[in-house]
Amino acid sequence: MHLRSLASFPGRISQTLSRSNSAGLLTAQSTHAQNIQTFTKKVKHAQLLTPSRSVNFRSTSLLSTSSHVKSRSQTEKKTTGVPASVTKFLECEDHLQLEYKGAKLKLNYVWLRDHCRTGDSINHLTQQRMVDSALIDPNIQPVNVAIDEGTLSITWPDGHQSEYDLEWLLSNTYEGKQHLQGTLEPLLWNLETLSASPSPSVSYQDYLTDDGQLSKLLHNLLKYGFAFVEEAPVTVEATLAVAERISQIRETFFGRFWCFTSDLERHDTAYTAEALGAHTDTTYLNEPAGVQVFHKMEHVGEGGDTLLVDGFHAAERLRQEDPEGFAILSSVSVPHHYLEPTIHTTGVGPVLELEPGPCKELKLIRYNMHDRACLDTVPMEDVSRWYSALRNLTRYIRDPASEYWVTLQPGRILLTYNWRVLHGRSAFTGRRRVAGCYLPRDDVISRARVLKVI
Ligand SMILES: C[N+](C)(C)CCCC[C@H](N)C(=O)O
Ligand SMILES: O=C(O)CCC(=O)C(=O)O
Ligand SMILES: [Fe+2]
Repeated sequence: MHLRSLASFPGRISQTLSRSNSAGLLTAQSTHAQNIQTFTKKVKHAQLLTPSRSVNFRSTSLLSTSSHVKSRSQTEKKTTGVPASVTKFLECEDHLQLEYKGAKLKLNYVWLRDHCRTGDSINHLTQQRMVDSALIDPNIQPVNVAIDEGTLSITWPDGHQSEYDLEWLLSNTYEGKQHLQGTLEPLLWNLETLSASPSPSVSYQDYLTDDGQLSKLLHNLLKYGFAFVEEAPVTVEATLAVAERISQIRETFFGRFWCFTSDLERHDTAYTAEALGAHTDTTYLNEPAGVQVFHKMEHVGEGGDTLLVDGFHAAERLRQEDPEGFAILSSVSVPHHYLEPTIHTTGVGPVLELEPGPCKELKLIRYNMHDRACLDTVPMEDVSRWYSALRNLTRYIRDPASEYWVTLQPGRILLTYNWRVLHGRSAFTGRRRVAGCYLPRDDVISRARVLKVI
């Protein structure tokens, strides 16, 4: 597919959606004659078939029209048991519509059977699905639906009873998620917003002994995309202890742990005294490292300060100011590589990777000028548009207002969330050694979840 069409992809999605909405509406109106039987089988009301009803149906939500005899009577029956946050529900041909806390949930029947929460559908010890999703009747419909005390109950044709907590439905469905606020909202920062925030630091001893301080560190790491552990012993062991308090280490071909200097021990600019522009690490791995730990062990000389830039802040500026550029960078995969005589890895992915859900939040930024491989994933006609998008993103990344410079004194350990925050360094003179390691993203997030940080 060419970039021109890729670039307009999000636009096309919404166009297609709105087109198919209106087309869907027209279809609903024009093919009512054929649909009448199946449609009304559940809705049980012929008035819906008039075009004006159909429009009403769509624009004001099915759930509030007086035509829904079944749902209305159900709701009325349950007035005492139904919390105010539930309005009504409606059984449609292939799905159930349900309003809960302002969210309009649309629950496909196969999905509902597949997500039954009772003990014979899900193993409550392993939390693993016992239902064989592929064997559910594709035309399954409930024989009874009821809502009581915040629980949706469904009886299926084979007599199986399913139950779903409405709160659970809210946080586990496509439509429900659009209404949810995460417990931890990342603070997308530039230098100004960051200066107004408290320093995201914990102290080494407390961090190692107190789970509250570990939680605070994870909170900082996910809110700001970086965090500090202060007053640590200037040793490899202490640095490892900080890392392993969170999760196991993500070993790469750099080893499990490293302590590097400007000796070109490895074939990488990091192993020189040169300046490094803001970048993310391990773009040449298909799953880039989640967290990077830095501990400057010593520096006798000038320069070598650390640069941090919030990649998501820069990307959101791009989304606002150059939506087409954002669409290109988030849809076109590009390769990165690491090359040494005995190593040749290639990681491929878009510069801006988005979460797959409805909200299109940023998931990860891959940004490394040095490690990008030959751009062979873009046809010539689209190359200049890709570079233009990269230039615009780079302008925001390199905006001095985005740059947070820190001098890492020995004893001050820095953790960066490498999927979001870019790091760099100024050129330096003299002897300088930095120790550190990577952590896997999934395990860091797991730790944060278990500690209820997110
Ligand atoms: C961190 N450590 C010194 C081991 C390696 C640095 C690797 C640098 C590489 N260009 C990248 O961006 O991933
Ligand atoms: O030398 C530094 O401070 C950082 C170098 C770097 O980018 C890295 O180790 O990933
Ligand atoms: Fe790096």
